[in-house]
Amino acid sequence: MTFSVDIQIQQPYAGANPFSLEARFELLPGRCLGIMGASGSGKTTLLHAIAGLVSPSAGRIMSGSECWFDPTQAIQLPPWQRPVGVVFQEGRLFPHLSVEQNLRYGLPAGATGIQIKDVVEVLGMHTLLKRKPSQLSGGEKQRVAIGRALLRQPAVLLMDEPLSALDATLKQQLLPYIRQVIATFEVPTIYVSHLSEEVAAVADEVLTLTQGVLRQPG
Ligand SMILES: Nc1ncnc2c1ncn2[C@@H]1O[C@H](COP(=O)(O)OP(=O)(O)OP(=O)(O)O)[C@@H](O)[C@H]1O
Repeated sequence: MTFSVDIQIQQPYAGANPFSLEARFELLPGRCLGIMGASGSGKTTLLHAIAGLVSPSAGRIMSGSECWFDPTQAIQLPPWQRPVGVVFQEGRLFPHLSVEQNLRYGLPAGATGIQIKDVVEVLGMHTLLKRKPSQLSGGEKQRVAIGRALLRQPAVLLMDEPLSALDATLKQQLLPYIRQVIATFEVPTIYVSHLSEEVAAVADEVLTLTQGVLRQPG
């Protein structure tokens, strides 16, 4: 299913400095779009608009034939109706739950797609399942966070600087897992980072948000 975004966002934060952006791109299953841009250029705002946390002023967001946002048809799905998997800088795991319980938390009842055993396999988490987040390294926490995001059965996976809290060695260890996840589960993925080497290692295509515009050529 193609995931497509063609939106304008104007003044999303009431009372804040003037800020607007426009973004247009299409993303196929199993493909990863890297998004770069200076600090404050709007990368996170764009991800929030896709997740339904920020409201664009115009345009359209489509997941296959399903419309998530189109004000001309009065369509604006709330965040909880958008199947989006999100991975942040810090894993944001529930500290009182084990790894396995954290993973289960993401899994909708009766889900027939991606299963816990699949993400445990691809992300190499067999030995981690009984541990609490406090007993994990930063890289292990991020693997669990990626697994939990996948178990939501997302139509799109949003990764916002997922490696930036890790040191160089851990980054290098995690990158192959991320590539493997995208190849195995074929979820269209948007990967935000300000490091060009990191984006180049993961993404099939890289776009830069410059002066409020992010546009795929053609
Ligand atoms: N909650 C908010 N309230 C007011 N202004 C905000 C809010 N969040 C972001 N902004 C402003 O909107 C603009 C875009 O911010 P955004 O976080 O999307 O940029 P970014 O490219 O992700 O930055 P960074 O790389 O530093 O994370 C910035 O000018 C920022 O100051």
